[in-house]
Amino acid sequence: MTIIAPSILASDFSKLGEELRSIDEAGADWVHIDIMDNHFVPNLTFGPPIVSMIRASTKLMFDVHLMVEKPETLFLALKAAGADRVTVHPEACVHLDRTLTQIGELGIKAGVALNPHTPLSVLEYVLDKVDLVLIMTINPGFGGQSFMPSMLPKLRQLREMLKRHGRDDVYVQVDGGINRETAALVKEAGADSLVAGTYIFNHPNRREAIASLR
Ligand SMILES: O=C(CO)[C@H](O)[C@H](O)COP(=O)(O)O
Ligand SMILES: [Fe+2]
Repeated sequence: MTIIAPSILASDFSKLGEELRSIDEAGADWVHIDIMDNHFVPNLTFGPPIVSMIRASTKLMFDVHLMVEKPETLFLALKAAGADRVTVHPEACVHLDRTLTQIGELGIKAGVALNPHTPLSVLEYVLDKVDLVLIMTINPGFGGQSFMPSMLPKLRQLREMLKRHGRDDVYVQVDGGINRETAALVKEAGADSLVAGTYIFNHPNRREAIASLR
């Protein structure tokens, strides 16, 4: 079954706890948490203290998308805050293999997120260390952007690559511009974990929104 991970970037930050309970009740599978540092991406969100504060609001898995430089400086604090997976961008990691090893040694899951221009080949020698690959379907930094259809062939190629490596168990996640229409396209191309912010949080019925993506 397709995993639906609402991105709280599109939620009302003045009542984060309530927003988390709302998506939990609406049938979400994971909570997608975007951490941005205003260096790796031109936007700034929040850090581990806020993640820790909202941890009590839901038992759903915390899927943390780190859009920061030097991501390794945050791993310990994120683990303590209750993160279940940390997904890093290779564009921000000088030593991606070392970085993924550090996440694994903390006993949390590790993901790799690829910007639209980043080729799949960066995954070739690290696939054994990840449980998720995130194909960005926008340039990271902001919610509410338009889905890039040019990422559909990349998703298909990723599926072939995972098969070749005997890693069909790795989640193929997409993030950016996902709604009812684009969800159908990415699922057909091989995605099985869908992040959606604007579509879910702006929908008059969040349960219906999540069901329509699934
Ligand atoms: O990583 C992200 C942005 O960099 C977010 O997860 C993304 O913005 C999701 O929002 P939307 O569904 O509104 O496009
Ligand atoms: Fe994200």
